[in-house]
Amino acid sequence: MASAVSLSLSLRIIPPSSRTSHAPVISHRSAPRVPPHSIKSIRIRTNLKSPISASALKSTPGMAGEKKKVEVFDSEELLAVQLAKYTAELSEKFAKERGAFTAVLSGGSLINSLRKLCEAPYVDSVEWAKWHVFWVDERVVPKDHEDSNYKLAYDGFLSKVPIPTGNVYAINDALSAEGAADDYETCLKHLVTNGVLATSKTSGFPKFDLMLLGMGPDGHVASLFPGHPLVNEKEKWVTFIKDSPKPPPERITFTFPVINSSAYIAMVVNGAGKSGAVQTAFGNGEKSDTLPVQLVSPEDELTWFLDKDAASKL
Ligand SMILES: O=C(O)[C@H](O)[C@@H](O)[C@H](O)[C@H](O)COP(=O)(O)O
Repeated sequence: MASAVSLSLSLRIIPPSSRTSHAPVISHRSAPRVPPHSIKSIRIRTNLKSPISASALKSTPGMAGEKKKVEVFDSEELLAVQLAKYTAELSEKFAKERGAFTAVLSGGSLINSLRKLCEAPYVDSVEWAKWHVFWVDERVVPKDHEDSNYKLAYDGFLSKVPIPTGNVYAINDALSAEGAADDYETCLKHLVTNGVLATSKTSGFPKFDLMLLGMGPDGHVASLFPGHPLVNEKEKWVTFIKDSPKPPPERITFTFPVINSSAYIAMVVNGAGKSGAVQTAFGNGEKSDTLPVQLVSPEDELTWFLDKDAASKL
């Protein structure tokens, strides 16, 4: 993996005690002062001539503060390599610690970026039998429909690794949007009762081990869109939308209390079309209303995986 890394830059020295298994020691160049509620570390895995400057990262309103890391890659290929390593290491950690690994997928380009997990060494070394797979959002369409996030994930990832079928929690596509959201929430409650799914001691909401999220060019995550009232949902675990600005219009989605009760979140963003939202997310854009992505704040750690185009405005 790291063979392609030509530069590692840390904005802040991470004390050994706070390093996690998936945060290898990184070399440190000048350590500019950064505000306490800013990014923990940034690694640039790239040949970029102009690495991200400290000033670009000064303010991160509403984000995960000390628990936030940013990795910038010269190519989507390098990003995919590191994302597989990161995911496999968390899978190992949680399989060892709690005998299960609860992984949440989004739709979109994320699935393609998971492709390295289907290759050596991970296809053989990961304890796939311990995986339980969920969707942060799903379109209310049949599971064999082109718009189905289940179909996308099945074709690009799940059909290529030996996760037990019973551990893959797709929506009930025979129900209405409202019914499917209720049904999915009930399913999660059963999994909390039988211990597959942990509970956050802080929030009381389910605590997924890892959420692998994409972001839209408008800064949406899951099916939580800018300016939509669902962004403010505080009680429900899973809700529904019938007027999604991104087609198709009917979807179910996890709410922010559930998203932010997760242990780890990987925010995986590629392409210049998202550079504006990334810039805003890092507090460097024009003043505007808070984007949904700015509200993402998991309990343990948020890691951004950006390709250089997505990071181009930082
Ligand atoms: O069902 C969906 O539409 C997704 O879950 C959605 O939240 C997606 O992750 C982002 O829109 C990013 O999608 P892209 O990576 O394809 O732009």
